[in-house]
Amino acid sequence: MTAPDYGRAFGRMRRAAGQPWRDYTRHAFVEGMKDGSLPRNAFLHYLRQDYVFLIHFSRAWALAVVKSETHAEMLAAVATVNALVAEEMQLHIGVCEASGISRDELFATPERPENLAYTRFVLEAGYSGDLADLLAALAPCVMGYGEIGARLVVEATSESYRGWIDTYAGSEYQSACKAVGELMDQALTRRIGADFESSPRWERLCRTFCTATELEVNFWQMGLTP
Ligand SMILES: Cc1ncc(CN)c(N)n1
Repeated sequence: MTAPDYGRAFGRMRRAAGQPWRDYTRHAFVEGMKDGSLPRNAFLHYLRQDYVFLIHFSRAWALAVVKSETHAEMLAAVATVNALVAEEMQLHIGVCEASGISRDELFATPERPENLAYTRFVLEAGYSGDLADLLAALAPCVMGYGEIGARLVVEATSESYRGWIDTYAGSEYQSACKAVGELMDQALTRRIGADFESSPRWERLCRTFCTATELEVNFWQMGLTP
């Protein structure tokens, strides 16, 4: 199955990331959701950590509003903050409530170091850089799950994790991935130039993207060790 098209900058950074991208999108945790072999307690542990992750990740997208230079950039960043807080986190709240974990318990989940390392890396990329640096750190999260969802909705052989798969394969999440891909292309063109892959900044942006990808791999691994 060919991966969805989320724009030029993302496609090039994904290719440059190489094996870590494959390790992320084909991790044992992902394959366990595909065939239903992932233990439920590992999934719930992951989901609780991911709720905490999304709180900090929403803050990083709010920073993208701060780092915007045009109204169009602000609109795209605001839409993503809203999609995270108003839509994606509802999956976590709903699944946890159905499993007897209250909202208060969910919110009070102690943060694992793998989680902390990832979100603070993304925030730091934004604090110390411009919107292009921040988007390079944000993109693996947004588009990686889009790619995983699009594959698993076709390949899953079990119904156990259908709710999770449908959230990321669904049209709302897929549209968000495309919108972020367009934002990346426009933000890089505006700040670096149309030929952004030839600029001296390109290698560093790819390194940021690759580090965020490796932190995604660590996050799945953390999910397997409740
Ligand atoms: C760790 C992680 N990475 C990505 C996503 C998808 N927004 C997420 N919910 N959590």
